[in-house]
Amino acid sequence: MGESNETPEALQAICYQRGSLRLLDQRKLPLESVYLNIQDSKDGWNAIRDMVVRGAPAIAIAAALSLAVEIHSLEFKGAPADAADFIVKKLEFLVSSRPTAVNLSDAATKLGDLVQNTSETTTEVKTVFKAFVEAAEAMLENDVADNKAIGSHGAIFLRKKSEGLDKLCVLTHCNTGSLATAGYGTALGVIRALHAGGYLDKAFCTETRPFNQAKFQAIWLSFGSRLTAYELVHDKIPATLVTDSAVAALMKSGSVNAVVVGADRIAANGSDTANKIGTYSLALCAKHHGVQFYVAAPLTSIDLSISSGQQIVIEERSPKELLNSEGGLGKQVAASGIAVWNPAFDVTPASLITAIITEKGVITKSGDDVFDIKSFVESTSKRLTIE
Ligand SMILES: CSC[C@H]1O[C@H](OP(=O)(O)O)[C@H](O)[C@@H]1O
Repeated sequence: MGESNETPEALQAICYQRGSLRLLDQRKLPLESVYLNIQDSKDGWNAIRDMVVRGAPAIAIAAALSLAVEIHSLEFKGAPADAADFIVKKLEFLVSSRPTAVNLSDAATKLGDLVQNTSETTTEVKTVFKAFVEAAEAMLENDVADNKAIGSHGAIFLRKKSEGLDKLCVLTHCNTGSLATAGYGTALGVIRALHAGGYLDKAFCTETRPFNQAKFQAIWLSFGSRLTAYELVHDKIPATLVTDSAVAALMKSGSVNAVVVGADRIAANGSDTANKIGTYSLALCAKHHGVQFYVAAPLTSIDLSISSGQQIVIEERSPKELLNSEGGLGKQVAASGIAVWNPAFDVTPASLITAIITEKGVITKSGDDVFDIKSFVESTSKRLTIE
């Protein structure tokens, strides 16, 4: 995948038109805005694994579109059923790029079912391929609308829960904005919606160590400081960057009214949510200081196939991300021989979560300390909007 010299609208992680996909290389932000040309699913796999593109929704969309580009001009020899099998195998390959976020495997399952069903109703391979490409494109188109709905539901709910406060100070972790989705963002979408309504005093964003995807400069940067700060400055949203280890002191000072984070996988029991490493400690701090703690995520982040967080595979990334500078690409900065434990995610129980904000409304807890996720998901098809 080569570099592309065109630079479209900033904050656009995914640039797609039928037959062409370019991904913003987020490892080089904020100092450089470079797009990589993605020719096929192998390029897509590499871009996800190397975190050129990251963020649960963006990963799923980028993977699907990388395969859409691959089959756009493919001369496929075989029957429709062979074409469907070809696509399913490519989707399985793409799912292997990163294990924790469920959005990619959820999309792969739905797209695989679609092409297999289509193959049973046509004699034309191109019909199977067309169905896949259109479904992949719909993922890109629908994501922004879903995120704006998350933002709106979240802003309304946080205001209701914060009566007496004209404006809120909201802390977020990692990057859940336009750079983690097709646009606008999930948790950062809630912050955008509060700001747009005049209800945000300021946002706090954590550095979100240790993954420092710096661009070959000596400064140590990470998702929060590099991506979320970049988005907040770009949107002129009042914001303050803090180290992950400053959060407890910040909450103790009374400066934080609420925390809103994203999710990579929400277990069906509604009590376990996987998100970027450090989320669990944020939730513990929030509980101790009586700060509201929200998870904002689309329904595609909910995994009804697992009953608890123990079944969530937590990605462990290279020790070099801690041992070396510049996201592991630079020189050694830690003592040789030291062991490293570098999980990219952790799991937060429902007992520490105030509510889960989705595009279909806000999931609140019943009497006990879990969310009735299954009933909410089953009922959302009937409900237009709730909060
Ligand atoms: C809307 S992004 C959700 C989620 O994905 C991020 O992980 P990564 O940047 O490693 O892909 C982070 O956990 C966000 O909260």
